[in-house]
Amino acid sequence: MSLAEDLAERVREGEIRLHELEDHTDADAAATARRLLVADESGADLEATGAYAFDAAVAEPNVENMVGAVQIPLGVAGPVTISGGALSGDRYLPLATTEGALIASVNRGCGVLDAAGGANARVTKTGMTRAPVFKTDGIVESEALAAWTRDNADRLREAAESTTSHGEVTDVTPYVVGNNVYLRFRYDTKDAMGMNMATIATGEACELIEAETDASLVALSGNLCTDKKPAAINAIEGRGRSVTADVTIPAEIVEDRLHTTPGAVAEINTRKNLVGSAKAGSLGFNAHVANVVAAMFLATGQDEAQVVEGANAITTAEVTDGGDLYVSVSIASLEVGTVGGGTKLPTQAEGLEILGVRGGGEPAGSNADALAEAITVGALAGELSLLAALGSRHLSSAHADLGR
Ligand SMILES: CC(C)(COP(=O)([O-])OP(=O)([O-])OC[C@H]1O[C@@H](n2cnc3c(N)ncnc32)[C@H](O)[C@@H]1OP(=O)([O-])[O-])[C@@H](O)C(=O)NCCC(=O)NCCSC(=O)C[C@@](C)(O)CC(=O)[O-]
Ligand SMILES: NC(=O)C1=CN([C@@H]2O[C@H](COP(=O)(O)OP(=O)(O)OC[C@H]3O[C@@H](n4cnc5c(N)ncnc54)[C@H](OP(=O)(O)O)[C@@H]3O)[C@@H](O)[C@H]2O)C=CC1
Repeated sequence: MSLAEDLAERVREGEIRLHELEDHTDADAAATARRLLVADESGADLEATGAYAFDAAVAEPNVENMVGAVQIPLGVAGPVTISGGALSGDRYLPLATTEGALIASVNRGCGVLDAAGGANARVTKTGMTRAPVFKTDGIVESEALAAWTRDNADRLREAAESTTSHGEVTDVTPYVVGNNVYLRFRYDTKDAMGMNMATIATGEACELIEAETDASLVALSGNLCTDKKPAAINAIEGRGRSVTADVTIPAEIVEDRLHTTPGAVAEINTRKNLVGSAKAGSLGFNAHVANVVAAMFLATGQDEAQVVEGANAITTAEVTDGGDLYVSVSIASLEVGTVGGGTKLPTQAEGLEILGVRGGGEPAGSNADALAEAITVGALAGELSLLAALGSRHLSSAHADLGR
């Protein structure tokens, strides 16, 4: 009997708990034992799941009860020329996806951006948020807590920043609803996406509030943050990075390479992305920004649940006075990091290396800004290509040819 079989047997007999296997062997053998158990009980063949290309120990901070890894095909679009505030030059964009035709589309968009001289990109606002909820005795105490927060901003900042050498509190805004007070802390988290950093720092500030006021903390996250849920506050106020990419494309390039006209792209954008989205009550006034955000998040080790916020994007398109096509994509809440979370995993770190943004930037925060700009330029390429495919009526044929 192999070590893994022996461990699997001990789990079956109740001697060891499934999540304690790493206490008895190394991380790879523990994953093997778990695979044996799951394969046995489900009848699934987990050979492919077990054929992963890194030491399981590397993933210990990222996953519990590990049995293996899911492999998602990785492709590249580009290279595309980016003139950003933090990222300048030609870059291949790494995209992990199972949607055929997506990378072809982004690739076509990148080619068009390049033919137009490249895309501009800028981060216009930065700040990861955490909003604990406090319970008070009523509006008199709620107002007093809001006032205390404003009067003690420096002490709150000092408490929060005592937990991190990188994070900086940039704002604490109180929101009052009856006997509930939500304090929306905003942090500059530099190159980290910052959710752990902001949560730990806010926890420290909450201890000060409870020690000094009558309010009691109900939950460290009161959903006004808002993390991993669709929310207007993120679309309006921003969360993570607010980023815009834009380009002006000469009319002949639109006609030659996208088989449509600037006027048709602008009209589709208005009727589909603006009016259609408004009628649907959507927060996303775009065509498929989530496609590029999700594929680049997977490729670079971002928290995939935050694609929800990454879809808070508005695409604009208009015909210029000279008859050319101006297109922009503004993502309000793109939550990205180049340190921490899944960014250290080997293939994800390579994804960051393709963009030249692995690890901490110099100055701190510049690598995460650069990643945000690259993703937004990818989204711009994708919007352009899909809007054009709708204009030339190529969407269904493209997916019939490439996506099945
Ligand atoms: C498929 C194309 C690009 C063909 O477009 P085309 O212009 O007919 O193709 P082409 O053969 O002339 O090639 C043009 C360029 O496309 C790229 N390209 C072309 N083929 C490939 C390939 N195999 N691999 C990589 N790149 C490819 C490549 O850049 C190429 O330039 P080249 O390098 O040859 O000079 C076009 O029809 C297209 O972009 N269609 C739109 C597809 C799309 O955007 N799908 C996105 C997903 S749809 C979805 O998920 C969301 C949705 C639709 O439900 C949201 C909504 O409601 O709107
Ligand atoms: N806790 C929660 O509620 C939630 C957690 N998550 C998870 O949180 C993780 C991401 O949290 P995050 O805080 O980004 O990452 P980590 O928890 O991995 O922490 C990253 C740390 O890296 C250090 N660091 C080193 N160099 C830099 C640099 N250049 N810029 C910024 N920080 C640097 C900082 O340490 P120091 O602070 O000491 O300076 C920072 O706190 C993901 O795994 C995500 O899935 C997601 C949603 C909610």
